[in-house]
Amino acid sequence: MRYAETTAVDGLSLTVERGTVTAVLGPNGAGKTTTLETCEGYRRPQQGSVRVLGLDPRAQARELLPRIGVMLQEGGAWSGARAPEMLRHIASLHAHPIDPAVLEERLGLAECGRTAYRRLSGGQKQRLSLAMALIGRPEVVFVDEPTAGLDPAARRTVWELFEELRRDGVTVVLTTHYMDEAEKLADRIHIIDHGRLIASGSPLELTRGGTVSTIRLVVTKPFPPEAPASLAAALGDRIEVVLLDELSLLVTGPADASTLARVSDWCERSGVLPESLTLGTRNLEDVFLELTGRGLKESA
Ligand SMILES: Nc1ncnc2c1ncn2[C@@H]1O[C@H](COP(=O)(O)OP(=O)(O)OP(=O)(O)O)[C@@H](O)[C@H]1O
Repeated sequence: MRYAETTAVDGLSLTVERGTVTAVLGPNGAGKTTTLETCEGYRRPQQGSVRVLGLDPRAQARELLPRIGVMLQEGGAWSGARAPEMLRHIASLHAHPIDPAVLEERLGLAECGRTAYRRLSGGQKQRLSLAMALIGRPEVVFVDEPTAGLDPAARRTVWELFEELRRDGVTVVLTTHYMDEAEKLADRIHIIDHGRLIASGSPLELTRGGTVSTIRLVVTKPFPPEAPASLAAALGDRIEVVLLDELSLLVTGPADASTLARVSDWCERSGVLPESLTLGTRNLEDVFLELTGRGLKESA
């Protein structure tokens, strides 16, 4: 998929199994939304093909649309409509919708009953959008950053909803910038960057089950450019040093007391003042940063 000079999706090939939750991760501009929009039938692939439930999302849209639910990154409701009106309208377009009152209750939409869509808070819009995607009892739901901007309680509710959908055999494809969300919800994660697939696996496979020990060094002033190479040289062959962002480094390998002492020595010799030096295991965020080479702060 190209937009003028930009190649947004570039030979991406992936399959999602029915009844699973799949998370598509990637830095800003990686091509996640374009990929989802192609699956939803909003965009026609310029090359390659896409099938959803065995159907072509554009040529067979009439058959496919009643069977999928879509939550866009933004928009999707009339600006003057109130949440209950919007939800009832979408329900009326489906053959066997969920009772709108049930979703209103679950997603806390009753509180915005009298407010026009354009005046809803960001989190209320998100919750309405999700309710609209689910109301038709879809077999597959595509949700683009479903919990962006939600408060912690609303986020938890959305997670519970996705877990219920999976139990009911619904296929969920979501994008997110929250690594804990992907780790908790997804059966399978696909990491994409520059429109290409760079890693796939279950959260356990990608993090190797949390068995890779690490030392995380966080500083208050940006590292000098030579810091990763200099620290790697000080620690020897079996240890890998990755710059996660300008203020944090991840040391992977036998992260024991001796390595910790050598990192600390290196800090002293290099005039680096650690804000924290923590032993742990490699999590999904570390894997993401290592693979994409871009800090989450930049990406989120
Ligand atoms: N309608 C458009 N016209 C021109 N360029 C576009 C358009 N939509 C997306 N792009 C470009 O295509 C690339 C992929 O964008 P896309 O929205 O698919 O990324 P994303 O991974 O969803 O990003 P984000 O995490 O920021 O939502 C980006 O470089 C973006 O600027």
